Amino acid sequence: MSLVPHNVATDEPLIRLDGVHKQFALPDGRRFTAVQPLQLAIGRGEVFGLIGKSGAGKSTLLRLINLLERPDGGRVQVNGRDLTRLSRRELRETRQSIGMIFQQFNLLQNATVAENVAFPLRIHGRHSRADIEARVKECLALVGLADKASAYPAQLSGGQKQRVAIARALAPRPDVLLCDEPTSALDAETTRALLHTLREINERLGVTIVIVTHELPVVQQLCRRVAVLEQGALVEQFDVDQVAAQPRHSSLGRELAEQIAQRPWSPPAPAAPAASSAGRTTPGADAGPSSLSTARFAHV
Ligand SMILES: Nc1ncnc2c1ncn2[C@@H]1O[C@H](COP(=O)(O)OP(=O)(O)OP(=O)(O)O)[C@@H](O)[C@H]1O
Repeated sequence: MSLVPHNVATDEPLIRLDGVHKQFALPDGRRFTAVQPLQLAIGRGEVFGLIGKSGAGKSTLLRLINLLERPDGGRVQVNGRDLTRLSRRELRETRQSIGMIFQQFNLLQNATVAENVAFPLRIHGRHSRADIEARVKECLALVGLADKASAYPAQLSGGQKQRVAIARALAPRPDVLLCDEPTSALDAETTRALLHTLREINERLGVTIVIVTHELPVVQQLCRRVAVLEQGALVEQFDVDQVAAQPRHSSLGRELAEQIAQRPWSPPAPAAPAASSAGRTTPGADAGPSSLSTARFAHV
């Protein structure tokens, strides 16, 4: 499903935040600024990373994009529509085009894998049973879990659970996938395989990815562009392959440039033959340099 209105030029950013800001109330009655007024534009088909120290406001900023957090002011535009002006029904409709995955997967524990993936289609209520079945199958195949449709989340590994979450997020055919530290709970090998899958989803389906991360491999393997947040402010943005091209004014930007210089990453070898049912679910995903780890930024 695409919600691109006909009057929106395709070179318009898919996501545009204008003067968006957010405070939270503290228990003592004071207010805490989690996100300071900022501008952000993310193009169609981009893989965009949000990085910053703990508490910098990354998750809050991500959640402002689909209005899981409502901004105190400013505009949140996705596909040319200002989400802050939509009715509840319109917002529900528009959210079909914005998928989201979380660090802790957030699966329905008492539902099978297939039921989890079908869930966003069922609650939307506009899909026939046959359509739902076909989409569940398609999405599970996409993440390499075609043979796990009848399993329950408790029977899956962490990486497989996150794949189910990805399949569920993709079921409504979103234009954007918001990812809140999707690999933080996973080991290095599983992280690498999952990043490979996310990259394929971006390249094959053209889904725009916005990802909050603390991990260098996520930035190196996946992101084309990153924004650095400090105390709720967006302090700089750059293309990852240009990180060392000019002096960085954030400590994280400098650290990223150093780390990338020390650990250059090259893409994995071409896809190996098909996956087994045991959880190595993405063809070729385990190929690649053994030096890759889930290294975190030192100052985060
Ligand atoms: N619902 C809330 N109520 C009060 N304060 C909040 C709320 N949500 C977030 N905060 C505060 O806002 C700040 C930014 O939080 P956020 O989770 O966006 O940071 P983050 O950069 O994602 O951090 P981390 O990397 O540790 O997850 C933090 O100081 C956090 O404690």
